[in-house]
Parts: sequence; structure tokens; C-alpha cells
Amino acid sequence: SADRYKDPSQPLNTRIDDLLGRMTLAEKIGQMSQIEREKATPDVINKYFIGSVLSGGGSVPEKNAPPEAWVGMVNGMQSGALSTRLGIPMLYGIDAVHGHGNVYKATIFPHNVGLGCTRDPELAKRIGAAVALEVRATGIPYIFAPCVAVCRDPRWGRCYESFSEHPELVQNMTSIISGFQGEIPAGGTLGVPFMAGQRNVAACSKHYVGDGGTTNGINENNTVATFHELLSIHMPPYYNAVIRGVSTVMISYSSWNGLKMHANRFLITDFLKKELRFRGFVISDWQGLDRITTPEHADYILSIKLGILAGIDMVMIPFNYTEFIDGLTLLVNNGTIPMSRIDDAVRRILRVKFTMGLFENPYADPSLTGELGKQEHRDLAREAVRKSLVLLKNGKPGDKPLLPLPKKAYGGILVAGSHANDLGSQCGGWTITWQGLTGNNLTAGTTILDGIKRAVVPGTDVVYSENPDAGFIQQNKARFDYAIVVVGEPPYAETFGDNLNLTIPAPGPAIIQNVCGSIKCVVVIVSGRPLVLEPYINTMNALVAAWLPGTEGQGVADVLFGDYGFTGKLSRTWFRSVNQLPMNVGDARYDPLFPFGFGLETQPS
Ligand SMILES: OC[C@@H]1[C@@H](O)[C@H](O)[C@@H](O)c2nc(CNc3ccccc3)cn21
Repeated sequence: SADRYKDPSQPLNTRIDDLLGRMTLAEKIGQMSQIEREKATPDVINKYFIGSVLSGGGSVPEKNAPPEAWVGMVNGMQSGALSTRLGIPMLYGIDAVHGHGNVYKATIFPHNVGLGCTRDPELAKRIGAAVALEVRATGIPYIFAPCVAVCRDPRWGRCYESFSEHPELVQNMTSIISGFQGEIPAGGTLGVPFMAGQRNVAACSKHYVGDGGTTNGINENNTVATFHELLSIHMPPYYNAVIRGVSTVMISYSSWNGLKMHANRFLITDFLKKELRFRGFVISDWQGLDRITTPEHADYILSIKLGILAGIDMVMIPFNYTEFIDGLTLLVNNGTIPMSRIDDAVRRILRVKFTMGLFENPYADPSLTGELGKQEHRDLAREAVRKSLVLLKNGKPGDKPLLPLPKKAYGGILVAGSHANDLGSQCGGWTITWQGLTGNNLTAGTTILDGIKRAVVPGTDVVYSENPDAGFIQQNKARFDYAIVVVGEPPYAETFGDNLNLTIPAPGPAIIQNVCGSIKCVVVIVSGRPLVLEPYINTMNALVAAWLPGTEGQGVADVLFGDYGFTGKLSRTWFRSVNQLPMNVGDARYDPLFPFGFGLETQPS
């Protein structure tokens, strides 16, 4: 009979059973192997039956690669996969965690901490759909997003990747999955991998589970919690993700009560796969198997054994693929890992690949290249910026509100601070490179300063000085109508973002003191999380949390100058002092500078 697995009119399970029944062990283990782009030549993919390839943070075909170069690269790799005996298409994955961050001229949306402040799940869904189109513009059908961490300590370097400290808000924002993959239609089957069509992408809820609950926010560390605490704080977003048909779940580097998640059979197999009936595939994090042992890679055979038996289906190896393949082959041949475990893994991988139409559409749709960085998506991102900003102070006690700022300033406006004119810093980590970049040459976008200049009445004098000295301020303090001071954190990702003091990096505090001490000022904080503010807050006339807004900096000016009102509400508690941490809404001891849910409002002027 013709290969029934190739016939899309066949029932899904018939296709899976037919294909699985034809596969050798080498072909099965190949499907479980995900390798990094730089290792993934068509020959390697063909020879080892590689099932998946990824771009790690910053891993691009060439610097500032246009969508066509991405399409060419992905299609080339796909040819390697389709030329194998069974012609199983490979799945290319990438981190599109705030837009297609690795790709030059992609639209960069606010990071999740800001999206949580919008309280707008429908907006999140629209963003998901736009990101899916930009990812498809580059020929890629799978993303390692959304991160559904419930960040309980802002000292964690990845807190900005979390929608909120409150599990319910994170649950609500899982609507982004239905944007990425499409919405399961009425009457459709909930809780199984879903993808509406070839303008959508398969998603990945991460990092399972408890990544945001580690001690002191130390990345990849230990989450101490009872099972009920885990279920009530960190697990809820996975209920929603599974029901929405998320295609994959990525395992966390962290441990739960001292046991590495990558080796946790109870939570991966007994709970996620059996209790929650998750039917997609479980993927490791980057070298997640290696990091099961201390030191990492100390006993890779043990790592493979523990990870695969725990229920991991696909391994983000990503470099030493022969060591992984040989090790897993040995463990199956010596009976340590039963073929039934391998077959469960391959079944799940094939289910996702069949469901997303990868067999019928293995190659990129070249008609979508124009979706990258489309003005319509930038306008959506600008809307998200407006709705993500949180107004924390508007006028000193007894003063009239400072915001919305007048667009006409007779004496001119002083704009100060490094983050007013730094596209890279306003985007944050996972942008062009893994750690992100400072400066204005990394991609296409609008700085906050650009936005201010475009918002004011023509002829209004906007003077920018990154760090004005006391002399300049003294000479000009009577001149300026008001000042806008934009300071904050440099870009960072993962462990590089772990921070125990959470102070505004120098020279931010000095700029605030110097400028706001002499000129009526609004301070805009560009950061991945709440920072220490209490010592300076009385000097400020107004204060805005802008988080990491991305490329559409004009959204900041839109609300500063009243084209739109402020509506954002804090997705996280704004602490007074790091000595209080961890401190989350609902805690018995709760003495924040600004509470979860706080946000002043203004009317459009
Ligand atoms: O980029 C792939 C994954 C990502 O999806 C996970 O959220 C994140 O935990 C993650 N971390 C790495 C590690 N990246 C890395 C980059 C350069 C040197 C060493 C490690 C890769 N990934």
C-alpha cells in the first residue's frame, strides 16, 4: 500500500502508527535529537535522521540576515531531512519571546512583565498572531514561547520573561498561545496539540515547572515548595496551556525540593502526561541533560538515562549529537530504557509534526517574507507599549498632576538619562543577541527620545543630555518647562541578570537627583523588574514604569503627552527594600512601595 503516513486524509493515529512501525531505532532516536543551527548541515541531518534544529540566542545565518536568508537556510536543512529513507520533515525552533528577537528588523514587543501590566489577554492573543507571521516570514514553524513562569522574586535574572507574580494573571495571558497557534474552534478537541494553519507556529510553554520560584531568585537553582504550593503558584498556567492545545512543554533547569526537573519522572510523566493528559512533546532545555549532574556533563550516560526515563521526548542537545545518539542507543540496547519509552517520545513528536501540517508543508512559504517588521505589527507593538506603562506618581503632594505633559513648552524640554536614546536597552535581553545590546544600530526601531521629538509641537526645543552636569543644570534650570529623565537597567538574559541589590545602575540615581532637584521632572524607569526607588521618589514630580518596551518607543510619548491615557496596572509588587524579598501579593507581611495592581490613570488630553 502507498505509505499511509504520507496520506493526510488518513486519521492522525493511523499515520503515527504506520510511520512508527516502519522506523528503525536510529530513525527514532534521530527524531528525539535537536541540534544547534551551526552544526546542522543537510548531510548531518540526513545521516543522523535529525528531527529538529534550533537557533540559540543570537544564532543567525549571517549578521543582519534578511528573511530570504533565513528561508534559504531552513529550506536547505529541510532538504537534508526529506532526503532520508522515510522523509520525515525536521522542525526548526527559535526563541521568539517578545517578537522574533533574533531577527534583524523584526518587530520587538514589550517583554512579558510589561504585557502583564496591560491586563489585556485579547491584546496578547493579537500579539501572538503577529509574532507567528513574523516567524513564518523567516520560514520557521516553531517557537520556544511563551514563558509562563510565575516569578516570585525580582532578583531572578529572567523575571522580565514572566507575565506576573500572580498565577491567575499568568493564566490569563496564556491567551498568547492561541495567538501563536490559532484558537481551537468551537467543538474542537481541547487539550491536544493544535495549529490552525501555515500562518501560525507551534508554541512551547516553559519552563516546567517552578522556574520562577527559586531561592533568592537564583537562576537554575532550587524551588522549595510543598506539592500544594507548587500546584497553587507555579502549575496553574500549564493547565491553561494544555487546554489551549500548546504543542510542546520545555523543562526547567531548576530543581524542586532538591530534585532536578530534568530528572523528575513524577512531575513530567505522572503529572503532566498522565494527570494533565498533555499529548504534545516535552523538550529539554539547552544542555538540560548535562546539567542534571554536578559538575555538568560529569556522567552523560546517567544524564540521558534519568532525563529520558523521566519523560523527556526531545533533547536540545545541542552540539554533541553523536554522544547523545550513541548513549541513548546503548541504553536502549542494554535494556535500561525500554522501547516503549522511545515509542512514546516519537509518537508525541510525530503527533505534533502531523498536526501542524509539517509533512504537507515542510518548506517555507516565500510569500510571507513581507510580514517581518510590518508597520501594522509595529502599530500593535506601540499599542502594547502604551498599555504596559504604569504611572506610579503624578505630582508631588499638593501639586497639580504633571502628566499629561503639554506638547508646547515655551522654554523647551530637557531629556536626560542613558535610556532615553538607547534602542537596545529599551528592548532588553533576547534581542539580536542572547544578552541583548546597547546602542541604536542593532535593528530598526524608535527610541523614547525619537518619540518625544515627534510628539511635541514643531518648534518646541527638545534638548537631550545623557548626563547633564550640575553647571549645565544651574545655568538652565529656569529655562526648561520640565524634564524627562529616562534611566534603568542594561540588557541581560538568564544568570547574567541575577541581581541581589536591585539598585538603579549608576549614573541613574545621580541624574535623577541632579535634574529633578532643580527642574520639574518625570522619571521613566526602563527595567525588567521593580528597582530600588524609595530614596529618590520624593525628588520626582512624576514616575513611570516602562519595563522593556521594545522597538516602538513612540508608545511611551503617546501616554506621556496624553494622546492616550495611562491604564497599566502593576503585574508585580514594587518592594521598598530588597530585604523584604521575596514579597508577593497575598503574603501576610506585605508592605510595598506600590502594591500589585497599582497604577494611576490619566485621561487622553
Ligand atoms: O535558546 C534556547 C533555550 C531557551 O528556549 C530557554 O528558555 C533558555 O533557558 C535557554 N538557555 C540557553 C542557553 N544559552 C546559551 C547561550 C550561549 C552560551 C551558553 C548557553 C538556551 N536556551
